[in-house]
This record gives sequence, structure tokens and C-alpha cells, in this order.
Amino acid sequence: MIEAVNLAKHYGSKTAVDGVTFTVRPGMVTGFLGPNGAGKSTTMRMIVGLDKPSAGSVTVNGKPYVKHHDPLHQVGALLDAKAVHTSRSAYNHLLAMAATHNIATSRVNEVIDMTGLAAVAKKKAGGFSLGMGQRLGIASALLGDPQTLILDEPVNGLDPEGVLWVRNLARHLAGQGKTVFLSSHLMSEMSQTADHLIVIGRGRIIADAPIAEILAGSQQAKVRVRTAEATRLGELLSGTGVQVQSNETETLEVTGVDSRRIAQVALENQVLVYELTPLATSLEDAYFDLTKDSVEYHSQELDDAAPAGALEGTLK
Ligand SMILES: Nc1ncnc2c1ncn2[C@@H]1O[C@H](COP(=O)(O)OP(=O)(O)OP(=O)(O)O)[C@@H](O)[C@H]1O
Repeated sequence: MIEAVNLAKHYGSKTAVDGVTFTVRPGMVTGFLGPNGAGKSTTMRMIVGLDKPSAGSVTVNGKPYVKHHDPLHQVGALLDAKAVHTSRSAYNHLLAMAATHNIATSRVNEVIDMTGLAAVAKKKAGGFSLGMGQRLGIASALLGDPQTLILDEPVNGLDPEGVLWVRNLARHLAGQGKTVFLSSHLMSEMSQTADHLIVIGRGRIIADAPIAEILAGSQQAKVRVRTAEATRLGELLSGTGVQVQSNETETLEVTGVDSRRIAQVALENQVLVYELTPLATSLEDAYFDLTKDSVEYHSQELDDAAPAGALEGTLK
């Protein structure tokens, strides 16, 4: 269990984390999502005592991290996969960690096998690919068989098999009752891995809820409508809070109004509709919806990425 209360971090005049309060519970996978610079890594670093909070507090399994006598058994963390001795082999890196934390040598071999590192375990970690480095970082995090696991961007650099492996590992550990807290930029990946999401933007919590609830609450729920009178129906539907896009002939994608209301408007105006399909919101849509006002680094929109035929008007 991780409990943060009014946790804040300022670097000079820069506020990286702005008084966040949240709980990461055991027995489930909690995803930590947010745009670049949102404060995810800083929060994770404060959880494991690598950064000192400017205000507030955070505990892991009931105590501040530094107060634990057996930290590697309490918390395993992957924060920076590059934080290894480059001239040491993966095996020796893990062996040194085990020796200094009273962990049996047999556990080193266990985590090497679990993370698929057996073939390269005797090679210098400095020569590892990004993916192999991530696996070694995860092996280090698992070494003490910790109750709480914190992984910052664990699938970064992993191939599809590696991504699937991290997903299964996270779910397996949560199934054993452990607390699993992971950050990722891959929303689709999160939707398949996490049970619960904490979304952060500009250092503040934007959402803290089960994934299903975040998807259900999205403003982005869309309905696909097919009709021979697409332009006319589009004009009739467009309005405050309602967006109509038309990327295909005889097809509209309508956001901000439900199927029942669309059917009603069509009936009142004698427009024949031959398809009316509520489209499932992807986690990606829900995420963009939540974070659109808290993105620190905006990319320039490309001309050909602009939605075709976007209409806005008033719903009659
Ligand atoms: N040591 C530091 N000194 C000054 N500013 C910092 C420092 N570390 C982080 N920041 C700033 O604090 C903010 C939060 O950074 P952080 O790395 O926690 O975000 P993040 O959500 O992990 O981002 P990313 O997804 O890009 O890794 C950013 O604006 C960052 O520039």
C-alpha cells in the first residue's frame, strides 16, 4: 500500500508535484498516467526516498521508505534502468544487491530466469540494449520479492513479447495480493494491464478511479450514424458541446449527444437513418479528454491530421 498526503515537490520556482493525495492499494494493478513533465517520475522518486518532498508525506506499507529496515523486501522499484554498473555483468549486479540486502544467491538465479536474462546474465550490463536494460531493472526490483512494486515506464524499449511479459507479471503479482504501481505512456497497454488509474497533469491529480469508471465518464463517447442525408443531419445535430465529423460519405461520427437524441432529431426532420452505433470509448480518447488542459509540451498539429469536415453549431 502506498499512501501520499498533500505530497508536493518544488524545484526553485518550478512546481513538479502540487500537493497530491492518493492511495495505491494491494491486490490490483494501478496505472499512473500523465503527459510528459506531469510529475510521475518525481512522485515515484519521492515514494522511495530519492527526492525529499517540499511538503506533505508519503508512506509505503505504513512507513516512510527510509524507515524500513528491509527496504528491498518492502518495495521493489524500477526508476532508471540505466542505474547499473556498466562494467559489471547482470549476474554480478544482482549478486551484489543480494549480498548487501541479506538475500539468498538462489534468488538471483530465480529473477534472472523470470526476466528472460539467462542468455546474457554473464555479459556486461553496459552493452545491454534498452529492452535488456529494462529487464535487468525489473529483475533488480523483484529481487527482494517485495510486497510493493513500483515501475516507471516498465515497457519502455521492450519488444511485443516483453510488453506481454510485463503485463502478465504485473497481473500475476497483483493476483498474489501485492501492490503494483506502474507508469506508462501506452494507454492501450494500460487498458489491458491496470485495474485502477491515477491520472496526473501539471503536478495535480486529474482522475483517480477504476478504469471502467474513467471510460464511462469520458466526454468523448461517440455515435456513428449512417444516412443518405449526412450533411443535413450533421447541420441539425451540431451545437454547443456537440461535435459532428464526417470522414466518409453517408457517415457521421457524433460526440456529445446520445443515440436516443440523434434518433429523435432524425425522426422530427424525416431523415432516414440506416445505422446508429454507439462507439466504445478507447482509454486513449478518455485520457486525451482528461489531460487536454494539462499538457505542458504541446506538439504542432500536422495539416493532414486535422479532422475532415468538423462542424459546430447549435442543437435544435
Ligand atoms: N531535478 C529537477 N530540477 C528541476 N526541474 C525538474 C527536476 N526534475 C523534474 N523537474 C521538472 O518537474 C516536472 C515534472 O517532471 P517529472 O520527470 O516528474 O515528469 P514525468 O511525468 O515523469 O514526465 P515524463 O513522462 O516526461 O518522464 C517537469 O516540468 C520537469 O521538468
